[in-house]
Amino acid sequence: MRIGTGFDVHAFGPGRYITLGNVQIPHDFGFVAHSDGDVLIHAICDALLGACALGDIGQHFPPSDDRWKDCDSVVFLKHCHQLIQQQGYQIGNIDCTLIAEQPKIKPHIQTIQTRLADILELNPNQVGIKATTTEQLGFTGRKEGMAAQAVCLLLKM
Ligand SMILES: Nc1ccn([C@@H]2O[C@H](COP(=O)(O)O)[C@@H](O)[C@H]2O)c(=O)n1
Ligand SMILES: C[C@@]1(CO)OP(=O)(O)OP(=O)(O)OC[C@H]1O
Repeated sequence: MRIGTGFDVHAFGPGRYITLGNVQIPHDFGFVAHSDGDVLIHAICDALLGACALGDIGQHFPPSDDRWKDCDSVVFLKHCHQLIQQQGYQIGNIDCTLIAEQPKIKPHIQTIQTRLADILELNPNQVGIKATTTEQLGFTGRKEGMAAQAVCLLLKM
């Protein structure tokens, strides 16, 4: 059994939607990022990699590499999933927290849960997605960006 944690932040910038867990959510801003900026998937990738001591997403997909420019973060997630399977592990469960004042995540949680479960070939009840504000404190409170935390438990296959 292995446990991993991941954390990521992206700033808001010009745009009309953000992508979270491969779901496009309408917003007054987009994410500033090299890839599609899917902060939730990036945190999950780091949790999976961390659980197997395989480094972090930036080591596997360097922002200096043009191949990952505007890349769909599902590419990163599938690769990280394959790596942990090659180490002999499967996902027991994932639990995530999105930290932002805006946009409201609750209406999209079920869609995100189902999408991530499909991508990772899990039951939706193995993918916890939660959201919280920081009570208007800090960069998330000032609506400058969003943070995501993820924890995963891996089980030996
Ligand atoms: N961006 C967000 C932040 C929070 N929520 C939901 O609002 C509820 C209350 O949040 P607190 O900051 O008071 O913990 C909570 O149930 C969150 O799910 C949201 O939808 N989007
Ligand atoms: C995902 C990568 C891909 O180049 O870039 P960004 O989209 O900027 O996201 P970040 O969370 O900074 O992770 C680093 C990179 O691996």
